[in-house]
Amino acid sequence: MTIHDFGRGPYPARVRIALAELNLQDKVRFVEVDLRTGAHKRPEFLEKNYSGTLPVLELADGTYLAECTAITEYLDHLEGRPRLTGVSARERGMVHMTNKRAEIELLDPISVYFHHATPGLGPHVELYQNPEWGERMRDRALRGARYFDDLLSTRPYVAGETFSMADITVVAAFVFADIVKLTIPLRLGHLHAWHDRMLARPSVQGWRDMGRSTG
Ligand SMILES: N[C@@H](CCC(=O)N[C@@H](CS(=O)(=O)O)C(=O)NCC(=O)O)C(=O)O
Repeated sequence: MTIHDFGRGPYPARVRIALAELNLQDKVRFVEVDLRTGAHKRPEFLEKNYSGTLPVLELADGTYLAECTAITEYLDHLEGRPRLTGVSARERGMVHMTNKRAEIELLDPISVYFHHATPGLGPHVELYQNPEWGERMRDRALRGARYFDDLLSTRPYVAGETFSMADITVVAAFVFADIVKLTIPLRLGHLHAWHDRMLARPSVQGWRDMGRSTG
């Protein structure tokens, strides 16, 4: 399998962490797509992913899978025993609800803030910016952080009793928050305690180095 990604990106981090959690990192090779040049918006890349975003998983049969959640679902079911997306119907429902909420209430708003209220990837990529909208999304992300802090006051992981794809998505939100220098308020003690536990996971410690040739 081939992963087209930007090695330091928050969304690519979601798939890289999932690969490490599933011990699949040796089954993939990485092809770097430099967002800063706008390569992801050129026709030859849009053929891989209509949405022009990273990462994209390319299968041996030529199939292109985009969208971090879809890629994680695929990887999690490769060996027939899912560990990141839930097993029972209830677990799967909880993981997907929490993962989607992590996207729409936290990670995606931070991304919108990056693209609209900061220089983002530069004027050659950010063809339209609305700083007010970006600021509103930053505020939405801060409300989302409070939501997850409250959630984590009653459970060890965001979707329940076990680590899941949804935790990975919230970790990616912290990665993006760091990039845009958005402070997650320290008073959100449950969220920060959870994040400290996530940072202790080898998959979270090592995602940036994945795919780097050791030779
Ligand atoms: N919904 C998509 C979003 C992916 C996404 O936004 N990826 C970023 C990569 S990174 O910023 O996290 O490195 C991107 O392609 N951004 C480029 C752009 O939006 O122009 C997913 O879940 O895969």
